[in-house]
Amino acid sequence: MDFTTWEPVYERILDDFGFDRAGDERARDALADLVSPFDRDRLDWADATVAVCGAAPTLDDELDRLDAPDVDVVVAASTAADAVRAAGFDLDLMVTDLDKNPETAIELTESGVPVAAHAHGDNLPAVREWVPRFDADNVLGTTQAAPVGPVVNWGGFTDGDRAAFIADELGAGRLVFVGWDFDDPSVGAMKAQKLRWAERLLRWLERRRGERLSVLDGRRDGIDPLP
Ligand SMILES: Nc1ncnc2c1ncn2[C@@H]1O[C@H](COP(=O)(O)OP(=O)(O)OP(=O)(O)O)[C@@H](O)[C@H]1O
Ligand SMILES: Nc1nc2c(c(=O)[nH]1)N=C(CO)CN2
Repeated sequence: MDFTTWEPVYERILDDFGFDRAGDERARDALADLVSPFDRDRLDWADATVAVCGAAPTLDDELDRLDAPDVDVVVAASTAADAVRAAGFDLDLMVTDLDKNPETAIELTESGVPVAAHAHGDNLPAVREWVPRFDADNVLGTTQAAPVGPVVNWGGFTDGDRAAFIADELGAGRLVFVGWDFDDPSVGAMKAQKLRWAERLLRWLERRRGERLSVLDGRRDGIDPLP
């Protein structure tokens, strides 16, 4: 997805949360100084079935779905990466805004697994603290503001939906979702609001892809559509 398509949606997100665009841009610029261009041809996911792992409490019980023979690529958002690895599955990409398990991201980059590290207005200290500790060859810098230099914006807001947008950008043929619960009663108000946006963004993504994402089955009528 290009920024022109993303920007009107981004503006609605900023408005809904009261986030400051200039803060996102400052964090993006700091990240741009710390990362190098990522060779996207390393992630040749054309026509692949990509499993996008979220960190809902249901994740552990669903991990056996990664054994399905048609799953070609496994992407994990934030702490989902730990559960996937603990269950013995290989990861192809971790997507994170560095707020929970940055040590996992260090280990992954050091072992050659790429990490999409996201900068936004509320994680600038984490960007400065952790990104320099990653193996620079294996970091894809991401922003939700306009892309600059080596930092890309392929769409997405929470780590999990951003993982799906990244897979889409890389040509994934099919997206399957493991460890997602939009109605998780254990989350606080801010996380619930973020999950509503994740759901909305995935609905937008499925319409653009012409795909029915089963994670949205039974929910579509209640989702406020994006353009
Ligand atoms: N019930 C759920 N609780 C938490 N995350 C969920 C849930 N369902 C899906 N997800 C997805 O899993 C991702 C990883 O969640 P986790 O709580 O580990 O990370 P996080 O760093 O707090 O995520 P974010 O910063 O994007 O809010 C979320 O970004 C979200 O997209
Ligand atoms: N400015 C800002 N941007 C974000 C934030 C956040 O808390 N602040 N959280 C995100 C996913 O949790 C993604 N983007």
